[in-house]
Amino acid sequence: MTSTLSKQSILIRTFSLALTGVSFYTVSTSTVNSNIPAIANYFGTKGRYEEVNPHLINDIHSVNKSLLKPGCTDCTAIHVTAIIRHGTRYPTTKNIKRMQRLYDLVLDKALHTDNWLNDIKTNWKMWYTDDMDGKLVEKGRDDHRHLAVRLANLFPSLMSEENLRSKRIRFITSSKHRCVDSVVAFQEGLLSLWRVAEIGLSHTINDELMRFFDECKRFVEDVENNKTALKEVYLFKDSADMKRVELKVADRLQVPYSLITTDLVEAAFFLCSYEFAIKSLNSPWCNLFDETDAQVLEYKNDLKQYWKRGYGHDINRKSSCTLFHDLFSRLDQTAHEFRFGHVSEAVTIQVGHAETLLPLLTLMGFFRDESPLTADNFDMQHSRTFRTSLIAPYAANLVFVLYDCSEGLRLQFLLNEKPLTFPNINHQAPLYSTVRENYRELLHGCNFEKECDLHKPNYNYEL
Ligand SMILES: O=P(O)(O)O[C@H]1[C@H](OP(=O)(O)O)[C@@H](OP(=O)(O)O)[C@H](O)[C@@H](O)[C@H]1OP(=O)(O)O
Repeated sequence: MTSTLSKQSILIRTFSLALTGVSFYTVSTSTVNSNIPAIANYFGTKGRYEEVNPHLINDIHSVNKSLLKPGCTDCTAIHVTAIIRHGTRYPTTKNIKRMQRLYDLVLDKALHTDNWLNDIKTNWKMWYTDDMDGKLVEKGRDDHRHLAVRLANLFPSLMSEENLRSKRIRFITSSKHRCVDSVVAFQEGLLSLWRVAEIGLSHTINDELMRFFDECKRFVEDVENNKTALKEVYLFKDSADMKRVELKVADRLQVPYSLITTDLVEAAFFLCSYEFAIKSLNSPWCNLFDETDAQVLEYKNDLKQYWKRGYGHDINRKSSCTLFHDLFSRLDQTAHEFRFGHVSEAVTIQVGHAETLLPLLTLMGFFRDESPLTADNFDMQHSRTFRTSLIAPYAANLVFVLYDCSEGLRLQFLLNEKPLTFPNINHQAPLYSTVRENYRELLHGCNFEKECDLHKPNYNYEL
């Protein structure tokens, strides 16, 4: 069922993001065998974590401690907050239904002249069922188990058995099953590392923090339930670029073009991504796309994320004010306690969604492109920084590390285990006071109640 091509030539793709305020964020992906679809770097929020950290393919526990050097002498990490997306999950019911429609169409209409198409028609079976609806899969549990082990290896003095036993590591999650199951898997990862059978670990469900988007009325009314909010996505679905992909897919399936819709094309792209993410298969569905097609579909997903969770609408980012304040009040608290010799919370693990991480990143000014992502500027957005394939795959994580250094407290930010500089600050781990100064306006404002209340005017905070 998997593609039978032998080892293929090394494909090296390097994405260099010249980001405003971001000094360095590069991902090199080396694909050395045919088990990885050639388009695996374009799956957006349905991407595998290993694609942003390809060294994990050979060693899932490997960490690069040298990346952590805050660039100053005598630094000791005193606190870590990690905000993590749940691990690999099943498709949502909406997309399973689309996949079923596509599969029925292929069985019914496609002429099987190519081997891979024959493979779909005779060997591949539709195994996704509606009840799977976004639930965490075993690979998703592993994503979190392995991430836990890597973070514990990166911060051994903080993520320690002793701190776990003495409840200095706190776990908070969204109420969604895939997030709760992820946090449990994360804890399993820690226990297995220390070979501890039972400590009686717990977690707190907090949707106000981790699913703030549901509770922000202005977001729900102006974006979530407002079709015009995603107008750029709909326009792109009708664009010439998308039509070209539809034509190519119809041609490859040998079905009349009139039977192919954007939703069906997307369903095929999702099938390729889910078979890979869940089962590590380079499925025959992947043959429907070349790299150019995948870039178009990646952009379509990025448009959705940009207008629903990113810079597209101001309320997207502001809906995360509570999470932003929660982070900084914990850092403040740690700074305060540290002065008196005892930090009560060494590590905070918070598990949520792509729609938790992206608004916060946006609020904090990361991945802001000069021009907005729109339906008609795909051609000029090839080197955009807002690229969810790189930012928010399954198990994506934002890690904030507070250090005690000889010059004072410093804060380092890691995205997906790689350092990223804060916008407007040219230092790997600036003084914590500098970071606070950078976010002064947000720290003194960014009031969830005011921003999300439909009857109050909202305010504009720019970095
Ligand atoms: O397109 P689907 O149905 O998969 O969209 C999901 C969201 O997935 P994403 O767009 O981020 O790939 C899902 O986010 P996740 O981080 O929990 O995976 C979100 O919670 C869910 O509600 C779906 O959003 P929808 O667009 O409202 O259907």
